[in-house]
Amino acid sequence: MNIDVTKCHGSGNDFLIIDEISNSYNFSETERKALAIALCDRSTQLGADGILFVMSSEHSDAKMRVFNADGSEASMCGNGLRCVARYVNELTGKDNMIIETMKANLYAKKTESIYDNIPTYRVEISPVIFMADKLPMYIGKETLVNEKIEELSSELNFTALAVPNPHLITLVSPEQIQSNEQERISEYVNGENPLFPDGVNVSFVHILEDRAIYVRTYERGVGFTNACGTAMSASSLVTCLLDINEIEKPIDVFNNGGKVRCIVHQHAEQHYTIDLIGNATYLYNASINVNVDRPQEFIIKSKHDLEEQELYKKLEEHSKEVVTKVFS
Ligand SMILES: N[C@@H](CCC[C@H](N)C(=O)O)C(=O)O
Repeated sequence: MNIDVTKCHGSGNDFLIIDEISNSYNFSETERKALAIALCDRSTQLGADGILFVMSSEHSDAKMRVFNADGSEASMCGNGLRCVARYVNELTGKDNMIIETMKANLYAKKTESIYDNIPTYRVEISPVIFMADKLPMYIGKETLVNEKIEELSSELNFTALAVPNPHLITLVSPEQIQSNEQERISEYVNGENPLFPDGVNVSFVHILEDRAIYVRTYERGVGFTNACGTAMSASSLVTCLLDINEIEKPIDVFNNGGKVRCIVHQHAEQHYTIDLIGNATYLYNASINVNVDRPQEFIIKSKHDLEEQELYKKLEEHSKEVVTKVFS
């Protein structure tokens, strides 16, 4: 069969969008998983951190399903939701949208550019859950805010939360980011282990200045990515919980692929949502021929590169300058 894909990224976290609204592909669940593993493989001519399936929704403007590069399905993806918001915005002409995700219907909006004229979208990250059993995380505590997990590290303090995909966040020094601690911990919690049976996204966060942080994330089902939208949102919230930043005030979040802006809202005690604001950049459109029983043998029939990455590179360079200063 022929499948059309659009390659896009949010802060260099890249995805293949497959539009199931305009095309009737009718994939089975096994096929979705196999497609994710085959098309996201970086040794092929495509390669990505995940696939975003854009589907019709009974009650929202569209539905997003996210598959990681290893074929696992995630309940949410922040950078991916911005890419889907752009796709749905251009498909329907609506600037304000509701996108159905696995666990919530989320607000998304086309918004003013975060840098130059880069296409920018604001998406809601919600619900935020602190109950350990919901991640799931089994460490003998109901919640974990800035505390040690001795099995992982005798030095670092962690906060665990789901937004609603699971995150483990720790505030660190530049030296700790440059060490191999993040990789060691991430590989442990994302392998066979008794603490996080479903794995967890692990972020190392460094405070740059007032309302500016740097976040690096090892993503469950992928590995290190340039950026993870839900992780940057969860990290911004953690800095507010720890009185480093304030709710309702924009926080610039630098990452290895660029920069986003997060605004944390508090609606009641323990009830938070986060706005994630950042680019949604298209790289190319391609048409591929795939036998869904052997998707790894896919052939690219046509590929049309788009120009907009040139503009995005300015934001990438600006972010690199800031990050290099801190880590050199
Ligand atoms: N890159 C995403 C998160 C994708 C899912 C994650 N790897 C998981 O399994 O929870 C983002 O931008 O949030």
